[in-house]
Amino acid sequence: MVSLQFITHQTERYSYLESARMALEGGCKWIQLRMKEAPLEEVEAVALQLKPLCKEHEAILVLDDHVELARKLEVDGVHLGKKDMPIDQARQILGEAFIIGGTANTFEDVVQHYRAGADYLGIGPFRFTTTKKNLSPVLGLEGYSSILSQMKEANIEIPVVAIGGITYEDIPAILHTGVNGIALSGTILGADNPIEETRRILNHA
Ligand SMILES: Cc1ncc(COP(=O)(O)OP(=O)(O)O)c(N)n1
Ligand SMILES: Cc1ncsc1CCOP(=O)(O)O
Ligand SMILES: [Mg+2]
Repeated sequence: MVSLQFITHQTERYSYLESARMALEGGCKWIQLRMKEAPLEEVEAVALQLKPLCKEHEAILVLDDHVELARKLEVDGVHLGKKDMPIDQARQILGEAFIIGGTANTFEDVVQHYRAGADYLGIGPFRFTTTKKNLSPVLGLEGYSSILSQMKEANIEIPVVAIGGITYEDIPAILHTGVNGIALSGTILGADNPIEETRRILNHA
């Protein structure tokens, strides 16, 4: 089964919570609550509803950006990028029991997050996507192959998920570069039936 992290998103059809609920119903075991433009109280309100749902489905819940809220609500972890709290600082606050993910676009980012004690990396974007503003340079398959081979050479072992504009058809080639999993939003939410699409992705050879 493909290791899949679903990134929540609000669309014309679905709320953040509904988006996560569909991914969970489709069998996804790892949800990232990402509510980019929302005030903290709103993130908290959705997280409070999502936490028991994730528990029911035996799924991991990480929050995008919000370290203090993750601690307060005792979710499983956080995902942090360049503009967020540094990973070593988040580790001080959260301790070892929380999962901390970091965003990387270059091998230098990987080294930095690895040294800071990240548990996994979201490396991307694979290609252009409208789900995130101010995208870093697109990596394509070559970008992943290059970063992963540099990691191997440097003996850096840390799980990697690929992210950004990934479609169902891209999955085999992306996994072939050596990444451990994928993070998706638009390809699931844009499908006619997001629950079925999640199932289809998870059962990808
Ligand atoms: C799995 C994963 N990878 C990368 C990101 C991007 O995080 P960040 O760079 O902090 O950008 P925002 O998501 O906060 O806009 C992610 N969220 N998840
Ligand atoms: C959060 C994030 N970080 C890099 S691309 C991206 C969005 C991923 O969503 P999609 O699968 O819709 O491109
Ligand atoms: Mg962030």
